[in-house]
Amino acid sequence: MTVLSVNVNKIAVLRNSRGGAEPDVVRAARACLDAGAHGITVHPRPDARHIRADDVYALAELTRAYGVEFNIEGNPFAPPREGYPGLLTLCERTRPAQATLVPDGDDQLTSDHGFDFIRDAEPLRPRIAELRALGCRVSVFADADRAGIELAAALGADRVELYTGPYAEAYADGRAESAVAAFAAAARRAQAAGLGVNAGHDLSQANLGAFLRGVPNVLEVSIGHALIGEALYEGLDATVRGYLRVIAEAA
Ligand SMILES: CC(=O)[C@@H](O)[C@H](O)COP(=O)(O)O
Ligand SMILES: NCC(=O)COP(=O)(O)O
Repeated sequence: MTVLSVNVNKIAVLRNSRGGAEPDVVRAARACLDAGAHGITVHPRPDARHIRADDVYALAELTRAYGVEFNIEGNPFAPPREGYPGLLTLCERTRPAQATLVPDGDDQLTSDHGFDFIRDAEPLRPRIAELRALGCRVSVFADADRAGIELAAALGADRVELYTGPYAEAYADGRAESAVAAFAAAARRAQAAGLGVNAGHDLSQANLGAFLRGVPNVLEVSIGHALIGEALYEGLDATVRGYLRVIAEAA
């Protein structure tokens, strides 16, 4: 069954908009875990616009106490700066179960593409090895429509995370069927190379079921933006349970 990791970035966005400590990221994460979420994801950005290093440390403790997966996402090439020690240092300090490498830049509003495993191979290889030596499973963000997804295996990655932004757009435009077919083909190519397959970005209660029914053996979905938005209406507990129902019904 697919694992649900809740991305709590958006709770930090709300908190940071006024300074102070509310809403409390750790309390929100605890509510998600109490509702049955299997893990917590964060994607701290170098500009600290939402999740900050101290949130990462606190959530590492929480997930350890619950015995669930902690997934830290980020660009392994972004240099440290004031308030952001860098992805590898965060992973060294907190030893998350999974590190997800994403090629995001400072100028990006959000993640909007995966790695080019042909161009990025040589710089990625040592970063992946370092993270694996820390005991992290390593997943790398990947576009379904780009050639070479299977090369991530030769770089030492354990998994790919399929960037599902284009799927979410296709679903909204009534083109879900052809989009799912393309993602399913990419997943099969990755799996044939020995990679596990995760998925994330703009997944929602509306579009998740069709994705999971069409794409084989998705091990994990990380969901934040839509989930936190839906929770404004329904509450975190009911919303997380809603996602878990969608996942169970698609299995
Ligand atoms: C890799 C990915 O798709 C998510 O981490 C997404 O980028 C969320 O990050 P933001 O909350 O900063 O948009
Ligand atoms: N890896 C994807 C993620 O963590 C959440 O993305 P989104 O649901 O906030 O778009």
